[in-house]
Amino acid sequence: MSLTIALPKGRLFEESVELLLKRGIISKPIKEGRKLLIECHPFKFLLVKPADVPVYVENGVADLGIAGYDVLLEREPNLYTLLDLGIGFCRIVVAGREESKERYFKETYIKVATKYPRIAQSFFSKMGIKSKILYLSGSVELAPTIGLADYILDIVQTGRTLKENNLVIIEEVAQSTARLVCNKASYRNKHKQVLEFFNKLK
Ligand SMILES: Nc1ncnc2c1ncn2[C@@H]1O[C@H](COP(=O)(O)OP(=O)(O)OP(=O)(O)O)[C@@H](O)[C@H]1O
Ligand SMILES: O=P(O)(O)OC[C@H]1O[C@H](OP(=O)(O)OP(=O)(O)O)[C@H](O)[C@@H]1O
Repeated sequence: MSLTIALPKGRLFEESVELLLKRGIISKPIKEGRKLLIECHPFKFLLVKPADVPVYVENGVADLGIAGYDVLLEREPNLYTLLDLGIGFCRIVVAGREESKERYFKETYIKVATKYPRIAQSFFSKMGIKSKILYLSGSVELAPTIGLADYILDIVQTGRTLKENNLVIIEEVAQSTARLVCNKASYRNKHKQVLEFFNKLK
């Protein structure tokens, strides 16, 4: 029985392929192009949007997948997380303009722009802060500058995007790395293959 694996296109793709090569799971590189289903015996790789990896795995069209912890926190999919792969490190933070930094800790109601509405909702409700969450699918750092929101909740890696938009980190929400995730039925039905894959990657 072969395994189908959902790989995130974009930022995590190269690091994921490098890891698979380094651990001897594949013997030649997979290229990110327009071909979205790549057969590489005994594996089939699906090249998908990073945020969609859990959808493929949860629904069983992929047995395994590589997904950022940020995506797993946001989607809370019904699957197993088998391994922290230690790649794709970034931080999920609340950021804002320097002059809002002090005010933030006294706020009782804030407007927050984010690509992660569920993480934001749950974070601010735990902090006891009432929030209006504005969902954006990108360029989130623009929001405080133009007055769409007071703060943002987003990912920071190098800090360059924040800096170039005159924003500073106010608070860290979580740290994120990529994880190996597994469909629950595949974990039972293809246990031997899944375990073999897991042992090579670990
Ligand atoms: N600087 C970073 N910005 C965003 N994600 C990062 C960064 N560094 C690591 N990551 C990780 O890489 C994953 C994929 O990021 P990527 O930017 O490729 O996808 P995306 O934000 O869904 O982009 P798009 O919507 O353009 O496909 C994230 O979910 C996160 O886990
Ligand atoms: O700290 P940095 O290294 O600057 O990286 C952080 C930026 O990268 C991501 O955006 P992405 O490049 O995915 O673009 P987007 O705004 O279209 O989501 C993230 O949402 C930040 O905007």
